[in-house]
Amino acid sequence: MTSVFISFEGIDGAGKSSHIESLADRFRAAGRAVTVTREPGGTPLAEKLRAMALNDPMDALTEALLMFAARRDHLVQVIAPALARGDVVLCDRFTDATFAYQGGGREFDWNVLSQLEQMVQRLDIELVQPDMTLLFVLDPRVAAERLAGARVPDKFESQPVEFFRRVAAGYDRRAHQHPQRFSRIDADQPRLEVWNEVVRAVQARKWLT
Ligand SMILES: Nc1ncnc2c1ncn2[C@@H]1O[C@H](COP(=O)(O)OP(=O)(O)OP(=O)(O)O)[C@@H](O)[C@H]1O
Ligand SMILES: Cc1cn([C@H]2C[C@H](O)[C@@H](COP(=O)(O)O)O2)c(=O)[nH]c1=O
Repeated sequence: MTSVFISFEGIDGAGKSSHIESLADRFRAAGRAVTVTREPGGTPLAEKLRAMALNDPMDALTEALLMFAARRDHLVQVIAPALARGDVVLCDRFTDATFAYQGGGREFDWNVLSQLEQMVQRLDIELVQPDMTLLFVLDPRVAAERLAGARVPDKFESQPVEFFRRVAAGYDRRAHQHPQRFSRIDADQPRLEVWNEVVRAVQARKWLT
């Protein structure tokens, strides 16, 4: 079977996580082997790097380097082997999050991030990228309301709405740079309608009927 690599992106609280397991179940019901994973994280080493990046104060370059170090380990240990097996890989965030959060939110140099992307995601001669990125779009104020009281906020979730406006602008910039890869999901709808949009986006690529 041909592998499929789908990433899920959006500002914190946009509602993407609720749909990843449901999509995994749809693919499994269609007979596909599915690897569900997340970034930063997905391997023991990358989960340790996640704990530092999400909790410890640090400058933007340090943060970006931790994200890319975690990504390299995750790519080599989990994503590349799963794609080689022909799995469907569903990943809760990938490199677009680095451009959005460190590039947009932290206003770190976009060109340096592009250089790191080229270095970290190259395996043999191929640059590994998702086949499709589902971008959950929600106003940062609504996302903050949804998150309020839902869980103890980490370093990113504690940022002000202005930070998330820059993150959203970072995602928009990435989506303009990769229009074929991105599918925008209107996350400001009841959960079932968001889910229906997710399924339609995947069906449009002919990966599900
Ligand atoms: N369509 C929806 N309408 C209202 N509330 C929602 C909707 N989808 C999710 N939520 C709620 O919003 C909160 C955030 O959802 P969720 O954790 O799925 O977001 P997320 O995008 O994965 O966030 P993060 O990236 O920070 O983990 C949760 O409390 C969830 O129950
Ligand atoms: C991959 C990646 C993630 N982040 C941020 C985005 C979120 O605030 C957290 C991850 O938490 P989630 O509940 O699992 O979504 O990390 C980032 O800043 N840069 C990245 O590359």
